[in-house]
Amino acid sequence: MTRAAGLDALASFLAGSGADYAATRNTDPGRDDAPTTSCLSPYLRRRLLTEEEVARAALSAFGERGADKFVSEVFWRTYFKGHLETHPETWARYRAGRDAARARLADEPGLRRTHDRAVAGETGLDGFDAWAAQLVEQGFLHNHARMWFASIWIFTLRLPWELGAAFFLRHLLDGDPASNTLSWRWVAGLHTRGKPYLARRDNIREFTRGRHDPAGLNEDAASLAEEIPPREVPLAHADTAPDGPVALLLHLDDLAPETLPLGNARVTRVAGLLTSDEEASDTVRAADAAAMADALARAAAHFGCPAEPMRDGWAGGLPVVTPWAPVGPSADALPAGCRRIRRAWDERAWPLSNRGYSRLRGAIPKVMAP
Ligand SMILES: Cc1cc2nc3c(=O)[nH]c(=O)nc-3n(C[C@H](O)[C@H](O)[C@H](O)COP(=O)(O)OP(=O)(O)OC[C@H]3O[C@@H](n4cnc5c(N)ncnc54)[C@H](O)[C@@H]3O)c2cc1C
Repeated sequence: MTRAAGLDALASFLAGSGADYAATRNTDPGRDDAPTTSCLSPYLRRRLLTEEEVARAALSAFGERGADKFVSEVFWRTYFKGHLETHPETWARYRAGRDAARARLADEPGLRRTHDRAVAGETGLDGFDAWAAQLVEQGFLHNHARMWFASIWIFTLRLPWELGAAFFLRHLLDGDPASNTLSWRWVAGLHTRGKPYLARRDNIREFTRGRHDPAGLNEDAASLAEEIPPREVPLAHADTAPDGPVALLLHLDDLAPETLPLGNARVTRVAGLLTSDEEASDTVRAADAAAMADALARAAAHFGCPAEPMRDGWAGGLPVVTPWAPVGPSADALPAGCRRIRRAWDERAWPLSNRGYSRLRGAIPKVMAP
């Protein structure tokens, strides 16, 4: 998990499936066939690649019309980030709901059996079991498979959505508090209230090229509901980097130190704060550690200064600057007193992400303006 590997993946996508992205992206080719999508999400999740650079690369490869769908999908990631920043309660509620659902598992043997079969891929539901296995083995699922899986989990197996979101977060190499939590809520009909996503047998058959044809799906379920949606809060203000020497603290939400808006700050030392999700699998932790090691090596070369894992006293009394850490484990672990700087991309897009996606979608040219 390095920036170089991410750039290779981007180059393959631009030279290959990228040209047909709009037409083929909904097809899940399965684990053994060539992907129909970019598979860049593990790099974007850690900002080994930035949203801005992949969107601009697609624009220059395919032009405005040819890149439109891909750029719009990249902006879904930006949107979910901004939405969680303006509705942080969603993350707290998810975690409380997950813990409450786990308590139910202990008390309700039927629910526990269904849950255990679901995560072991032993439900007997065609497709679902293969996706559960693929998730655990590869740490990745195609977007459509994620939608089908989540929908079947919620509406056919009638399992608490928070447990499914936790299962994803444990194993996905791109596991992300915003995209994961809000996508599960979207499938459940909680994000776009009253509009659930229902997995349909014929749709699965078509977009898996006939590999899966599951019988017995609940295709007529009602949305989940909550009395009060998570509260909106104003987007917190970012800091600017001070002029002169600073210490730069990197974390897993932004590992592209070369392009941070540092103004006239001069980075003289760098440290890495490695905080994986508390429930992440060993595979995800290893990817996190490799990504951090790569970023520290690049930062040392770029700034010409030492770059090491964070330890006590590393900053030597200098002001500590850090890329903005959105809601999640890095933000929770940041030491007090850091100056948190935000990229122009987020600064422009997040204030437009507090409601539905269409507002941000319409503002994409503005966000991308040089
Ligand atoms: C239930 C569920 C859970 C999900 N959990 C996560 C998660 O934890 N982390 C995560 O990064 N994505 C998540 N997604 C979104 C999406 O499935 C993945 O981003 C996408 O499949 C990654 O594959 P790709 O890089 O080939 O995407 P591409 O289709 O090539 O898209 C390019 C990039 O755009 C962004 N993107 C594309 N589709 C979406 C989308 N629907 N929502 C948000 N961003 C998108 C991703 O950063 C992606 O890498 C989830 C979707 C669902 C339905």
